[in-house]
Amino acid sequence: MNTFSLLSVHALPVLDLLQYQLGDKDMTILVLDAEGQPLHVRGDPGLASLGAGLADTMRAALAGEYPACLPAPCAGPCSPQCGHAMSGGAAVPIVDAHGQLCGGLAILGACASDQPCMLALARMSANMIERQVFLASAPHGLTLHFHARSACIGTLQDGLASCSADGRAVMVNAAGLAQLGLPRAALASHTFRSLFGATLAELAERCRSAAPGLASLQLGQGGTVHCRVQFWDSCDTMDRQEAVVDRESGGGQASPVRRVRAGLGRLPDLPASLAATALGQLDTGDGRMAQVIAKLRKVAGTDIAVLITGETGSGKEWLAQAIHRDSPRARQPFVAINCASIPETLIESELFGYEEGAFTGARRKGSPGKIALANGGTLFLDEIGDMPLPLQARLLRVLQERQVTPLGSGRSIPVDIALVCATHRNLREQIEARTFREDLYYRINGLVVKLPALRERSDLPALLARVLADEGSGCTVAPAVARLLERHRWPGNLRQLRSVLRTAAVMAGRGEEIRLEHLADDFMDDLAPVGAGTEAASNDSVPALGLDQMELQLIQRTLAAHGGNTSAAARALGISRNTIYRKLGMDRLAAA
Ligand SMILES: Nc1ncnc2c1ncn2[C@@H]1O[C@H](COP(=O)(O)OP(=O)(O)OP(=O)(O)O)[C@@H](O)[C@H]1O
Repeated sequence: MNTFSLLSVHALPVLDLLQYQLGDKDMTILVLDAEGQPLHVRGDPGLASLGAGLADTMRAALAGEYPACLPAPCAGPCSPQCGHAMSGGAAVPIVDAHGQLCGGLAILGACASDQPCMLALARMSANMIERQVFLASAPHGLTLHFHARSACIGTLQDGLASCSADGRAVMVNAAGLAQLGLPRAALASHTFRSLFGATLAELAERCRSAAPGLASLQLGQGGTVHCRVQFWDSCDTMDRQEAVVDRESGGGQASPVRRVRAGLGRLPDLPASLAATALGQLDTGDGRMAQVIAKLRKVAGTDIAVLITGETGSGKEWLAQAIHRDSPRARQPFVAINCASIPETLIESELFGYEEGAFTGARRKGSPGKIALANGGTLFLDEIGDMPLPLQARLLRVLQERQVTPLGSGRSIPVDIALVCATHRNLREQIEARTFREDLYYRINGLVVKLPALRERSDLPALLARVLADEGSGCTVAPAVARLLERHRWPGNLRQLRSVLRTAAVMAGRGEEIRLEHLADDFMDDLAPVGAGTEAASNDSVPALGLDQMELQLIQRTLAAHGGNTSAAARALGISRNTIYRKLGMDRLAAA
């Protein structure tokens, strides 16, 4: 899900709270995007047009020119009793997980005497939204809530840090940076360990053996903080499951870190470079991709449902986001649901919503459900092939009738959505096996596009440049490494490519060339069997000396015995990994 959609979705509950706090005060609340376009308006819709003029105020506020007070939308005494002029309100910026302006929140129509209070309310609300956007954008590893005082954990004051499963890419929110005493720019040169003085495995271990709930960490910069740890279990930004690491949840011998999807990450959103003509930006020179994009352009703005197929990590969600961004619905929400990651028991209420008290544990005010949240915009159903059969029938009804009935409600809500679905499964086979409804299939497959796997694409050099540019590392790839990457099978596709490059860029250092030694060990291990096979084949045609052959065979057998893990094989043979690569010709492969 992109930042725009995240902001739109996560602002809603905060808006409810703010409206409740303002009570019967006659004020208007605006949630704006970074250009000042209104995403949500509570109060006088006529004031929504003021949003555009507030974008500069938000930028100025972000540059440190607080307080950001606004000129009044209407002049005159606010009430005969008060006599104060209606002199304004408060507008504050909202930043994304990287500290970039992504929107703003404005309270308009305040009486002059209320202004300080409005500013405080606006700031607190913006802070709540920012935290939700941060958590929803967190990379695929773990998220820490930390503070020097344990009582502050779980409040708006605690610092948030999130990092990739290998602990190398770290994101920290403003409150966290203040506690670490670091400027945002310094983050790029840190790993989880250098910031928090422990590796992820050590942290997991410490959490298991510490008192339930909180662990403590010695900061790399000095000082101690208490922390609570969250792990990602699913890859859907909206459906993460929290697991407080403690004795209970640590569960047996399995390290919680192992539950993190190792090495493969999901970017929080489409980078700014893809924002303008999003579909065009995905066309980086591969013929098959160009055809996909040309087809999608033809259906842009129509009601034709799009079904995207392709291997995991091949960019299905990014493509769905791009379809949305290039559609007339771009300013409306993009709501993504991963049908595979929501427990079957929750998927119905998540999708269709529920009425107050519809079931035990239902939120007091009920929930509109994600289909209704997508109203006016695009609903992206990822892994549609994993949707349980009974729910397929309900979804079909929604798509036919264009209205949704929340659980426990007799009231239907009309919905106007563009539908994009994705799957890595073969839905026709599923229809044969009676695990997918044929009638639903024909509803969702208005246009079917297949994304090529990364190993089939001819534009790897352009993708390398694009990903490194997006990552902002200023790194380049040495020709030998580029050749090696061209030969890899990339089971994790673009997601794996990004993860490999992100780690390698940190290893190489800002602005440096990525060389072989900067690639992660586990990635090199994955490469080894391919290289071994290639070399073995070439050895058939170029007879080697007997001793060399025996050595080669020994290495290959040891590698096979260790499941292709070069580090383990090197340990068993008492030689270095580099020697293995050299003997197997991996170094020549890279230099070829
Ligand atoms: N065109 C692209 N250019 C560069 N990187 C991309 C591109 N498309 C996707 N990626 C990278 O790959 C990651 C995975 O993309 P995405 O989530 O769209 O894949 P997916 O096919 O939906 O995966 P899954 O099937 O596992 O849900 C993204 O977070 C991003 O890092």
